[in-house]
Amino acid sequence: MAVKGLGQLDQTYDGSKLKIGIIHARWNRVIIDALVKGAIKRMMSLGVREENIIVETVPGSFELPWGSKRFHDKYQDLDVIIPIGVLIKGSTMHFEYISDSTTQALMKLQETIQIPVVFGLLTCLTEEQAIARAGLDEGKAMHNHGEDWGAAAVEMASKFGP
Ligand SMILES: O=Nc1c(NC[C@H](O)[C@H](O)[C@H](O)CO)[nH]c(=O)[nH]c1=O
Repeated sequence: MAVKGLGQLDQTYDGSKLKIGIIHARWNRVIIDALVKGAIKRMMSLGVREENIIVETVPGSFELPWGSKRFHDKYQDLDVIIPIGVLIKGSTMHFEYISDSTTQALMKLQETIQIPVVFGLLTCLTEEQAIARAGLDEGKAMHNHGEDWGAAAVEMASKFGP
């Protein structure tokens, strides 16, 4: 039995009328791409149409809050936004400053744009942690957190969307 992640949702959702924005950083791209794929796969399994999933990118995680704000300004009819980034701790404090500032900004962004913002930022101490959370650790846990973010997006947009 899968013990990690969000698991089954609390009810059945019809995602067919939802318009969902994914904005992702391009740092650690192999991991990012797996997370984005997982989110899209789970959202489509909940009825979201592929043509209603808009994908945009920014250079790095630090650009996610502003990029998400402008993304919402550009696509006024989004029901929810999933910013996705992968931060991996290096030998400096860069990781801590980006992780905290970006997290706080994404949380506050919901009040500004008045639609749910799903927290799709992986803040990992090692590359192995990031690989595992993108479901890329062959033969091990293989739990892709992107799938949880896709499910959370459908639930939040359905229950608490604009
Ligand atoms: O440094 N590590 C990372 C990183 N740095 C770049 C930063 O987000 C930003 O793009 C630049 O500072 C320019 O503003 N961005 C990530 O998404 N993951 C990392 O692991």
